[in-house]
Amino acid sequence: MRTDGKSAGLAHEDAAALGGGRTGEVCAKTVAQGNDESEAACYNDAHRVNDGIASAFNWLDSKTIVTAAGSVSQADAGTIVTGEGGTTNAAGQGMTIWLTGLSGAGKSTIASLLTDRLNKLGIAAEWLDGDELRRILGKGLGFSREDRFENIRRAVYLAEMLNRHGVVAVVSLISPYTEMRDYARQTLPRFAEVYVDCPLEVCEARDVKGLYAKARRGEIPSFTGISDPYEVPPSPELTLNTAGQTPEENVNTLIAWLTEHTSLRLNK
Ligand SMILES: Nc1ncnc2c1ncn2[C@@H]1O[C@H](COP(=O)(O)OS(=O)(=O)O)[C@@H](OP(=O)(O)O)[C@H]1O
Ligand SMILES: Nc1ncnc2c1ncn2[C@@H]1O[C@H](COP(=O)(O)OP(=O)(O)O)[C@@H](O)[C@H]1O
Repeated sequence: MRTDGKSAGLAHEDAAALGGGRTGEVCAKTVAQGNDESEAACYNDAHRVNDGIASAFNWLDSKTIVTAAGSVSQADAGTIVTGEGGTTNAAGQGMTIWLTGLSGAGKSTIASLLTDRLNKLGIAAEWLDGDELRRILGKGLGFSREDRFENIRRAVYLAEMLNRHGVVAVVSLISPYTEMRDYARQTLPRFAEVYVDCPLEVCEARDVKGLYAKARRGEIPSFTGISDPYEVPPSPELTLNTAGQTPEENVNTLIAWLTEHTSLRLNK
C-alpha cells in the first residue's frame, strides 16, 4: 500500500498486505482454489478493512479534488466537511483518544458509546478495538511484549491515517506498557490517553469473556493482570473509574474533557 499520501484507495491486496486474518495468504490460497464461500469471506474481510480505512476519505470536503489517478488534495484547514453518514469534521480536527486498561475494565463499552455519541454530534469518529484489530489485522500476533508492541504499531498506523483526514480515532487496547503508549503519543499528532481504571478484582468478577477463570486455571499464559504486567499510566490526560460509575457517566466525563481541551465542536 502506498503510504506517501498519493493514493486514497486501498486495494484488496493492500488489505491483505496489512496481514489480516483471511485477507492474507489464506485468501490467496482460497481464491486460487476457487472455493466460492471462503472466497466471499475473504473479500468481506478485505472490505471490512477497506471500509474502516476508506471511511477516512468519506469526510473530505466539497473543495477536495479527487484526481483520476486517485490522488487527493485537501482544502483549507477549518472547512466544515460532510460525509455520507451526515457527520461533519473540520480539517485538522483528527485526533486519537486512546483507552487503556485491564481486560474487562470497560474500554470497549466506553469506546463504543463514545464513538456513537461523537457521530451523533456530527463528528466523524471510528472505533479501533483490540479484539477486532487482532481478528482482522493481527495475523500471527500473540501476547508477548514484542507482539503486543507490534499490535500497537498497527493500531497507531491506522489511527494516524484516520487522523490525517480529520477523523477521530477511538482506540481501545489493553496496551499494558508505558513505553508502547508513549510511542503512540509521540507518533500521533493529537493524542489523549484515557486510563480506564478498574480494580483487578472487579474485572475478574465481571469476567466478561471467561478469560480470567481460564487464566487462573493456567490455561492462558501471559494474561494481563494475572501472569503478565499492566503498567498503570503515570500521567494520563484523563482517568475514568468504571467500578463506581456507569458507562454513561464515564462518557459524559470524557465528552466534557474533550469540550474543554480540544477543538472538537461538541456543543451542538
Ligand atoms: N494473554 C492475554 N492477555 C490479555 N488479553 C488477552 C490475552 N489473551 C487473549 N486476550 C484477549 O485479547 C484482548 C486484548 O487484546 P489487545 O490487543 O487489547 O491487547 S494488547 O494491547 O496488545 O496488549 C482482550 O480483550 P479485552 O478483554 O477487550 O481487553 C482479551 O479478550
Ligand atoms: N462504568 C463502566 N464503564 C464500562 N463498562 C462498565 C462500567 N460499569 C460496568 N461495566 C461493565 O463492565 C464490562 C466491561 O467489558 P468491556 O467493555 O468488554 O471491557 P474491556 O474492553 O476493557 O475488556 C461490561 O460488561 C460493562 O457493561
